[in-house]
Amino acid sequence: MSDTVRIAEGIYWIGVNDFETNLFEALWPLPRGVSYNSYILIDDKVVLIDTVKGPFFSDFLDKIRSLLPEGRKVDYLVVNHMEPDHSGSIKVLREAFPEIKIIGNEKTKGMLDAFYGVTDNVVTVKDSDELEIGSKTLQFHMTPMVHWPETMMTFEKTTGLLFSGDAFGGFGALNGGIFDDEVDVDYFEDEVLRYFSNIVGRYSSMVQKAFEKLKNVDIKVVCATHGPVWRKNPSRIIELYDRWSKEETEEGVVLVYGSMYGNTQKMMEAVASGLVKGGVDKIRVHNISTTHISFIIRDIWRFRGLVLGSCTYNMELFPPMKQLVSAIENRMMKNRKIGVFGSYTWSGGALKELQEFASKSKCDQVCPVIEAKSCPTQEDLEKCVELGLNMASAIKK
Ligand SMILES: Cc1cc2nc3c(=O)[nH]c(=O)nc-3n(C[C@H](O)[C@H](O)[C@H](O)COP(=O)(O)O)c2cc1C
Repeated sequence: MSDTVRIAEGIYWIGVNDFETNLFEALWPLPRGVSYNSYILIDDKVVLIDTVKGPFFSDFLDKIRSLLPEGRKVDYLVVNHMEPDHSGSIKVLREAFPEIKIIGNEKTKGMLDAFYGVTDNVVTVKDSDELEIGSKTLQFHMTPMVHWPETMMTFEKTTGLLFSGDAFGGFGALNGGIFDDEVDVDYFEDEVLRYFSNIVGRYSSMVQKAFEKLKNVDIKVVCATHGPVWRKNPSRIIELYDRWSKEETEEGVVLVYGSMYGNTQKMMEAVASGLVKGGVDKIRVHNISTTHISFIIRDIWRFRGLVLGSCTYNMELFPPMKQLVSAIENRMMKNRKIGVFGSYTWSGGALKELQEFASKSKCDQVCPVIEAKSCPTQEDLEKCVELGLNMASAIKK
């Protein structure tokens, strides 16, 4: 979107859409693109909230200039988050507005120096500090590790706008509209969960601490650095974030399998039929070789049941399954029901690793554990159905 969008009197969205980057953080696919949201407040002082990724600076600067009368400068830049998709324009922004003061916290200050060699005109703020900019007042809330150590949020008191940084944000470029009442929120919600589960989820306890801190803040609009601006129903995204960060899961099962020649796949299909017999209709099946793990992690975060099945590869777990297991461990997921099965032809290895993972995890294991030698026998498949049935009753509350 090339336009600026008015959010409230004197407050505008001046973000940009990125349809060019294939992998966010060089890891996460962006089939629907992504937006980098920045905001400008024009009052007695002119304040920017976060910037955009470096390559989009020219468009960003045009937007700022289109809103400011000739000769009017930008007084402040508030840096809620230093990740370069938001801070990448700081150096060039200072060239365009040499007197600009940068507002951040002590940790931001260190990162401004480390990333960009910026040490002058930096103003540090602490929890609950306020800055009057005319008719409006900004209040700063430190929310460390949501999702970096320096992350903070900025609240504008007269309008109730919360500039929340990456929190409540998600993948997906903004296609024509920026507000939750203008876009299909279901379309964006999936991508907010994919963003949350892969990028922020590991820091769920810090998200909960941030909620505790913000509990008396009267949030009327949520303005995140990615995805829609939630003005009609901010509580929808706030409640989802609250649930996700408490790891409250829905009734459903994710089945992930790694199979080179179809034998392990047959076992997965038998587990799925057991689930259906047990009354589960929310089943998400993923072939680990063809689905990017970010989509799998998203579904695992959402649903209560997880079944992993893998063939053995060079004495070990099938390599992409190893990657998934390590990603789950890294996110310290808990409160789920886990089932495992595996296959091998001579030494075995895959199932052993899956069992180790399941017993180390803070999740309840569902039986039976099944290991097939090459092609699963009828007995193996019956046990797989049994696993599906047991999982179906385990996930019911
Ligand atoms: C490249 C390759 C490496 C394998 N390495 C092992 C191994 O180290 N130990 C073992 O018991 N089976 C090994 N297998 C056999 C498979 O794990 C076994 O046949 C399994 O049932 C295949 O399941 P799938 O049909 O789902 O791919 C290997 C198979 C292949 C193709």
